[in-house]
Amino acid sequence: MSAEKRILLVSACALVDTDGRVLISQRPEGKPLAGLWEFPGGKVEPGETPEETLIRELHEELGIDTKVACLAPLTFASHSYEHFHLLMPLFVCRRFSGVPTPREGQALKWVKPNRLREFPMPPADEPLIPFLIDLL
Ligand SMILES: Nc1nc2c([nH]c(=O)n2[C@H]2C[C@H](O)[C@@H](COP(=O)(O)OP(=O)(O)OP(=O)(O)O)O2)c(=O)[nH]1
Repeated sequence: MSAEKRILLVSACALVDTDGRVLISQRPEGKPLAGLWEFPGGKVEPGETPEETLIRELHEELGIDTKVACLAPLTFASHSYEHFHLLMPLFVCRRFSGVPTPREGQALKWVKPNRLREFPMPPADEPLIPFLIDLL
């Protein structure tokens, strides 16, 4: 029964550049959902707020730094996968220091929101795209 699935809290971020493009990252081989394009982020660890998770993950995955005041909540994904139910707040971040660089072997792309559908994304992400199109 779906009620027995645990909720997995993952925090994700749409980094936006000065041309209104959003950064997506390709999940590496060997991971679940490999090859799909996603928003940078990761699981919220015990004791972390979703904002703290993003600050940590953006540094670890992309080598950039930001702060809580630069993370604006936009919307969230709520999606049932086979073994868990994903709850994923999506923040928007326009202010960060450093140049996003793949630190975990992942491919990165800056994409206009109205072109995001050209890149296969996890099913949880598809309903998020219209929010980015409206915003940007
Ligand atoms: N970061 C991120 N994760 C997403 C998105 N969409 C989506 O369904 N997910 C899922 C994939 C994973 O099941 C989970 C994120 O977990 P993660 O990236 O921290 O962990 P992972 O599966 O790569 O495994 P690990 O690194 O913890 O070992 O959320 C998205 O846009 N960004």
